[in-house]
Amino acid sequence: MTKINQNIHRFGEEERQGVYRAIYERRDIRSYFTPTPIEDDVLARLLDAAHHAPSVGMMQPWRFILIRDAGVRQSVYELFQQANEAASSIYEDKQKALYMSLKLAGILETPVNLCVTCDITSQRGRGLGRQTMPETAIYSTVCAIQNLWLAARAEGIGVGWVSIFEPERLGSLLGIPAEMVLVGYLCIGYASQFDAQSELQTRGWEVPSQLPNLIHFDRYGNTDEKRAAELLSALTKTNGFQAPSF
Ligand SMILES: Cc1cc2c(cc1C)N(C[C@H](O)[C@H](O)[C@H](O)COP(=O)(O)O)c1[nH]c(=O)[nH]c(=O)c1N2
Repeated sequence: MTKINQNIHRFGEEERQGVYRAIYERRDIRSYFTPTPIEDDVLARLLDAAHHAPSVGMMQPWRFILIRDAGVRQSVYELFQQANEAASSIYEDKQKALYMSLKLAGILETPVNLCVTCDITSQRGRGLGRQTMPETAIYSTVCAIQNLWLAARAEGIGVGWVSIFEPERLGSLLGIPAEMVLVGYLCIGYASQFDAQSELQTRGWEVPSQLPNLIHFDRYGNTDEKRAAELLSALTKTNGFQAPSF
């Protein structure tokens, strides 16, 4: 019997660690943007990384609106402020004060904003994989965003995803046709710092959940913290990179 070398397609050690490093050290950046312009070749790499995402039936439904114009960004910022004011109204007392003190967008500070939309009307892929789950078009677009986010981290560029908008108002401001889905609004710029943990954790807004509690064995509901912890105990050994504790 021929013995298959299971490591034959594995990346070299440094490359492999680079992939995990991008994953673990990616952050949602809000406070650390610098105004340094992003060179066209770097921006091209980020967009092309997004364009290499998996997509249902090879639909590639992502459409990008690249926004650099200061006037457009100012109008977007005003929509954010209005939505953020409304969002804060569900919180009270200390929680409201904390919410109001959070920095939740870098629309004006970043040299590039990118609105990522999904053309759910596209016939590309001829419906493969989408007949019972049409929402997979949107999932594909999110995969593109994640690709861009990780590539940006490798380039030293921060990305902040802003979803505090009334989508219809943002859509009409940016001329997005009604049949398209607005998926994400990204603020993109070189970052002066990438923290070891999420800013929301540092600011006391939320704590990360523990992976062992999120693994179900064979059927939903069948969690087994001990078994999951055992499985994950090899984590640092196998990826060769010191993962954060969640
Ligand atoms: C779909 C979606 C939408 C948003 C976000 C993310 C995603 C995936 N995040 C960023 C979010 O707060 C952040 O990812 C978590 O706090 C975890 O932090 P790190 O990304 O690990 O730094 C985010 N952050 C923010 O400041 N304002 C926002 O409107 C949003 N919206």
